[in-house]
Amino acid sequence: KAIVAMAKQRVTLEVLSYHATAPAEDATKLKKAIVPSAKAYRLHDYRFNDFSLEDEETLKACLRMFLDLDLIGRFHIDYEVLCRWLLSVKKNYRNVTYHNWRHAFNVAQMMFAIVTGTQWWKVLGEIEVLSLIMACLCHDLDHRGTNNSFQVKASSPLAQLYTTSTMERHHFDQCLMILSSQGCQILSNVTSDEYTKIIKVLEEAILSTDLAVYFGKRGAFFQLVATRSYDWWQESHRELLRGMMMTACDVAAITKPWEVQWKVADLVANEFFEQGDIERRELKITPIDMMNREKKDQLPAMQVGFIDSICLPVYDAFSAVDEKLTPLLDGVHSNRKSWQLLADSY
Ligand SMILES: CCCOc1ccc(S(=O)(=O)N2CCN(C)CC2)cc1-c1nc(CC)cc(=O)[nH]1
Ligand SMILES: [Zn+2]
Repeated sequence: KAIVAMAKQRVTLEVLSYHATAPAEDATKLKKAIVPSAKAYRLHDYRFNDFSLEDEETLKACLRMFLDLDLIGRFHIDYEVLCRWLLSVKKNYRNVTYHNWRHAFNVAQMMFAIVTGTQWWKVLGEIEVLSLIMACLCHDLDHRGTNNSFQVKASSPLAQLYTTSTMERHHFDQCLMILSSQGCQILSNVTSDEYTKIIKVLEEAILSTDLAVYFGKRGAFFQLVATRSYDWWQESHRELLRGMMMTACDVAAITKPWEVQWKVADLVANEFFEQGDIERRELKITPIDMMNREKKDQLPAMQVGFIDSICLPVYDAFSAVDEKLTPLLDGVHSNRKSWQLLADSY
């Protein structure tokens, strides 16, 4: 009986993973495409935005990041498999207002810009750099546009599967499913030790995008930075740094020029309001202010609160660790002024 059940489960997984992967012909087409330079795509720019890029261009920009970080050569990644992996990752993002492929792509670009701008790729090493870029692209896979507390309130299957960091554990699970799917196994040529390390860093990095995890760990990181007692050759310090880098990249829209920040905040707000509408209509509960479209006028003040409580501390610490990251901190200060002006004008 158990054997039959396991066989059925295996078939289900294979069927699911078949539908999760992109068509082989799409990968064959992408593989033939000419990939512009990082300079042409402005991938090293902290002020980057994806607004002008077509979907195909975002995929070619990802190929450029893998190429320039020398990940394809170092890990013997089959180029067509990488194309199919990227297409499949993109396919497994839903068409939600904010937590879609474009968000994941922007987070990965910021990681690329930080790792190259600070030369931290030398400290982190190739395995951690590969894992961080993969983690950024996969960190919100299959997001439904609703947050962790909604999963519990709606008693969604995911809340029964994962009681803490519910969405983040699902994103990691989706990442593993794609990595083990036909034609998407970009890690098929690494050693078993490398594979184990990559999966460990991937899980830590994706889970660290849960703001609750960030709040739990940031104290220790800020302490290291304030006392200048960090030793990046110590694994526990590296793990802290990697987690903070994921948060810094995940909320990086707050550092962007005002036109970009305003547009992205509008997407975030509308996704939150859509969740609030579902909570009101289907769960018969009044949503929190952040998700209540009737409290829209409080948005600027909430952004100032978001900046002070979540964003400034991490970019403060990062610019203390490496002055090359000061442009990010400056961007947050500038947006804080703009949000404060709007908050005062109501
Ligand atoms: C833009 C619409 C309003 O957006 C917000 C409102 C409030 C807060 S909050 O820091 O007070 N806080 C966060 C933790 N929650 C548990 C309680 C509420 C954050 C945001 C916000 N979040 C993101 C990350 C997705 C991006 C962004 O731009 N803004
Ligand atoms: Zn995210």
